[in-house]
Amino acid sequence: MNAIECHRLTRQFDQLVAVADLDLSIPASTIFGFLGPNGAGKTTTVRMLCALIAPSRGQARVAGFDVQTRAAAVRAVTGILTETPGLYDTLSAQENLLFFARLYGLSAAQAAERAAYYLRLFELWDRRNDPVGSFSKGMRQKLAIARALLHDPSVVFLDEPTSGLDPAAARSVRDLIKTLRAGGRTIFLTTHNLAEADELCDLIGVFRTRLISLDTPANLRARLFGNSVRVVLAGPAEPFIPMVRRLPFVVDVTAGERELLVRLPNPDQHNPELVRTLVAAGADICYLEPFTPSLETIYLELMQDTVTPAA
Ligand SMILES: Nc1ncnc2c1ncn2[C@@H]1O[C@H](COP(=O)(O)OP(=O)(O)OP(=O)(O)O)[C@@H](O)[C@H]1O
Repeated sequence: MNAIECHRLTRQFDQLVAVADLDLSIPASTIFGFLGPNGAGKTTTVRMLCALIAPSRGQARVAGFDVQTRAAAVRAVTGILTETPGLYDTLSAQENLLFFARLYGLSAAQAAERAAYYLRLFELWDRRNDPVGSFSKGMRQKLAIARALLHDPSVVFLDEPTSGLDPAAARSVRDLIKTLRAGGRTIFLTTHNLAEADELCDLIGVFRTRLISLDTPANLRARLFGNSVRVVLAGPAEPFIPMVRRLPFVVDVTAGERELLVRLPNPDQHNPELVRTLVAAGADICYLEPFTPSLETIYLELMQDTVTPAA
């Protein structure tokens, strides 16, 4: 069973279509990265999947439960970290967790046990009696994630979980996300941090009102860039474009100031001739390397051809 399954999921706010015909299948124990520009409809999607707002059309099932007909069950199996987690500043860390655990319907004993478990896991145990108002941003974020996990949800929605955290705190949150997956949970990660998505995600959805692409990071790279090599030259690269383009095996070539990015089907077979051709034409080659585009490069490439949908 897929942890998340959507079919033509759509949400409209008056005339504005925020999410259009979203089809999505996310297996359990997956970290899914949901990428898209501001206003793309990511939060609206998450709110529908957590049964917080109703779809205008289409269906979605989370952990097997329909978000419209089984909204209470969906809320019981989902945990959500929003951009503005409402923690109570005047309550201590432990009091906050105990309060929310009781809201989730846990018994007093269960609440105490879970709160203690997460306070220890997030290294907040020593500060458990301090008011949350005195916490740093990283400590608050960890507490907010703990709050989202108290009722042991199988699907966890995290909106920008490491935003504003220092590198060490961000690392511990990323490690925690991997631990959650190892424990069989499905993580739906909304982020603008593409390096983070690249590191964590098994599956990436690029979204702007509609789903533009859904694939593993490796497949996205291969699909958009295939086998590419980067040739770094001592001087300007532009003059060499025409002759490289004429080589029969070259699929595509682009130039930076001092580098050529050449897409070809088989680098092992074709690189020697590429190098011979460039040297014969007078190019001073500093080095040549396989080109592995960053997720940021891929994302920008995918976004390039999409236009902002009309309101
Ligand atoms: N309750 C609402 N009423 C009217 N319009 C809304 C409502 N919620 C969201 N929208 C609109 O829907 C569109 C998508 O918003 P949404 O918050 O889902 O985007 P997002 O991808 O989460 O953006 P960001 O990355 O900036 O958080 C926006 O144009 C927004 O103004």
